Amino acid sequence: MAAKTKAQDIIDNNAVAVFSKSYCPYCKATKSLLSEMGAKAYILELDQIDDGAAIQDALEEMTHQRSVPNIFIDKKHIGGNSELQGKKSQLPKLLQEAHAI
Ligand SMILES: N[C@@H](CCC(=O)N[C@@H](CS)C(=O)NCC(=O)O)C(=O)O
Repeated sequence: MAAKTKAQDIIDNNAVAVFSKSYCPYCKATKSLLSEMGAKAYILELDQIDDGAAIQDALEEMTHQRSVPNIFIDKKHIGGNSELQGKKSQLPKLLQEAHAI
């Protein structure tokens, strides 16, 4: 599957999608926050898959964001870890509406 199609498919079929890298501290903070909130999230570790670089390129094209984590809730682009942490107070509502909790 082409990288862009694969990324879009993951975004479309998961309440929360996080494109991550396993060693990235910002990604760890995002995964911890989502886990603390009890959110069901699809996590793709781009450094652990063959097409990770192609997916990162596709995400950049789609969101104008190259960094990870690249986070989507209810198919909407949230941004990176800073943006997610900045939305902490709105997260329970956002996650409920997305049926992630
Ligand atoms: N402000 C960003 C910082 C994210 C960041 O710097 N991520 C690094 C990895 S730790 C990154 O994407 N580096 C470029 C790359 O891995 O291609 C956030 O809060 O998500």
